[in-house]
Amino acid sequence: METTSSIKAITHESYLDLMLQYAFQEGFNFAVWRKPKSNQVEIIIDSEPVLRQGMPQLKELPAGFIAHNFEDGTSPSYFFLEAKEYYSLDLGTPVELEENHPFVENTTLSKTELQKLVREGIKKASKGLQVQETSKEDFIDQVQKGIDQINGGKLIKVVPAKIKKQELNENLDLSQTFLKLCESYPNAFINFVHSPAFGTWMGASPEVLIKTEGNTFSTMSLAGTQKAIGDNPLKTAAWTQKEIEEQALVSRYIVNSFKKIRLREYEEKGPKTVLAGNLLHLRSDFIVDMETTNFPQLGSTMLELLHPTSAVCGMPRQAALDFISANERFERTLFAGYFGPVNVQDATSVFVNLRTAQLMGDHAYLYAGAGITEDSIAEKEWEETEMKCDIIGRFFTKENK
Ligand SMILES: C=C(O[C@H]1C=CC=C(C(=O)O)[C@@H]1O)C(=O)O
Repeated sequence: METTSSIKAITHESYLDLMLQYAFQEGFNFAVWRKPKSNQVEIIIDSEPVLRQGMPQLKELPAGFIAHNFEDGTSPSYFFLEAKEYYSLDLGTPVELEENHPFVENTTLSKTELQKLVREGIKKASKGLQVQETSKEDFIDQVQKGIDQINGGKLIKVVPAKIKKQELNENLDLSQTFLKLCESYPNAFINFVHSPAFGTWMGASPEVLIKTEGNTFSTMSLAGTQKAIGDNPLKTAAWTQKEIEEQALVSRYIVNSFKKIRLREYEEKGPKTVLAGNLLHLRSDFIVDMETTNFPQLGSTMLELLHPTSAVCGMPRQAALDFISANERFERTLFAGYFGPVNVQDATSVFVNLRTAQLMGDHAYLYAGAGITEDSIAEKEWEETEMKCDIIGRFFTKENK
């Protein structure tokens, strides 16, 4: 006799609620994301520990989600959630859930019960983690030191960062927040990741580190920031020499990486003005045909050469890294690291983890950095990091705007 399971139509929010209930009740790791300009929310759930040793070889990895800290510890390692379970959800059509779907538990929790479960799960995953807000004085002092070192010839560019602590709305609904981020930032990589190994993060990244799809490889240089003002900011924005130079340095860094591996055939488009939330940046795109250039492993090679780019670290890279570890009073962990789906639906999209919040206990910790060049003004750089924090922070406030 044929058995058919009945199908229930539910909202996208209810689907994400069921997923959260499933993952937090079972104590699983998960990554939920929506790629830029896409209508698909994708989900990976993995029940295993996720820390792997060595450098990631993207082509050899199974389908999954990679997450790499800004800096390696004593030896190279990365987090990898294998796609033991993979689901996708089209935001343009209603969801139909079969009765025997893994997310369908015997008892569906009420919103209040779910929020309690999620809060407890997040608290547990951040146990032992200590994160402290950066004071304005500290940040300004760092920027000033950066400018001094640039003037002294030790550095060309450096990207100091800060942490801003913000109380979470006690009724914060993370399914709703994720969907609101998708709606508000169509050009961003919307992400929500959770594991006892790295905690809980939610964000809207504007920056691709590397992307491979079929034989096409691409990367971008993104830098320079100003507030989007007026009716048509993409057309009317004017850039100063400081910002043009700041972005050109990132492009030069990418071109130098191509040179290191003797890759001469690439297409460079831009720079053009792009919108990320209510901020504008300058962006150039670099595209390579991996087949005609005979670089089938270009994704892994460039990951190693590019990270951390001068959009999040500085130039020269080692001197900027040394500056950051000597002057920044916190570990960046996943902030300004890279993360994204690998070999999922035959594509790999790795983003820089920017415009992000680490959720811990009753607070969100917002991370933001600013590119410093010789023409920087410390107070302005502080304001820039405030605007960057607000892109994600305003979704977690008491009012949950
Ligand atoms: C370091 C960040 O942004 C980078 C990406 C775009 C523009 C940037 C800037 O104008 O400084 C940064 O290089 C951040 O958002 O925390």
